[in-house]
Amino acid sequence: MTELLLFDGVACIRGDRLLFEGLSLTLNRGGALWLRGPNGAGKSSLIRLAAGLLRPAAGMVTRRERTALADEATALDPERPLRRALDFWARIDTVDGHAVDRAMDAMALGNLADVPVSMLSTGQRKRAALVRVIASGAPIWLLDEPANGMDEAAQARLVAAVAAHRANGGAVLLASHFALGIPDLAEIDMGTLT
Ligand SMILES: Nc1ncnc2c1ncn2[C@@H]1O[C@H](COP(=O)(O)OP(=O)(O)OP(=O)(O)O)[C@@H](O)[C@H]1O
Repeated sequence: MTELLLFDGVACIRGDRLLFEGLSLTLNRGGALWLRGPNGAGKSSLIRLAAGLLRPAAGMVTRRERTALADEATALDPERPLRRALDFWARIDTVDGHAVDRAMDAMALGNLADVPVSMLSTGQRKRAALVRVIASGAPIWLLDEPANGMDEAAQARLVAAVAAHRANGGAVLLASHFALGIPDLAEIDMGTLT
């Protein structure tokens, strides 16, 4: 199946505010879609709809494969050393330690394996959240401001990881204020929807 994620006529209401309605989109294997727009436009809300964490007020969201979400919450146990915190998720995602090794290499975090998550810097924590996504093996990546706090080298690693994932048949939904230099990127300007 080429289409991994579909929105059909989706409306989103947060609080008592209609953020958007009648939104349809398709994310195919190998595809990447950039959600852009000003603060409060609804980028994170759309990501949460895609993850199944929010219900659409109207319309339908269809996920044909597993999703992995990286948002502002790292979702890694702050008390555990980084590697053990990642291994917790690897068990849930039923992937082996090699997947975690490879993902840690991809984000250059191998040398921080024994450092408690709470002691990681902002950028390191962002990279750790991406390791969790990369290692998960989920075909659909949902990335909400993944590069916030990342230095240039880390951003380049993120772009390379996205390219490798797409080349492997995965797809990426990205909410960001910047295109990050990701090639061949479809986009939705959320600022124009309401
Ligand atoms: N739990 C909530 N309850 C009520 N309103 C909410 C809730 N979460 C977000 N909102 C509102 O929904 C709107 C869209 O928020 P959202 O986080 O999706 O925007 P965004 O485009 O990701 O913004 P930013 O660029 O600042 O991250 C905002 O007006 C926000 O106040």
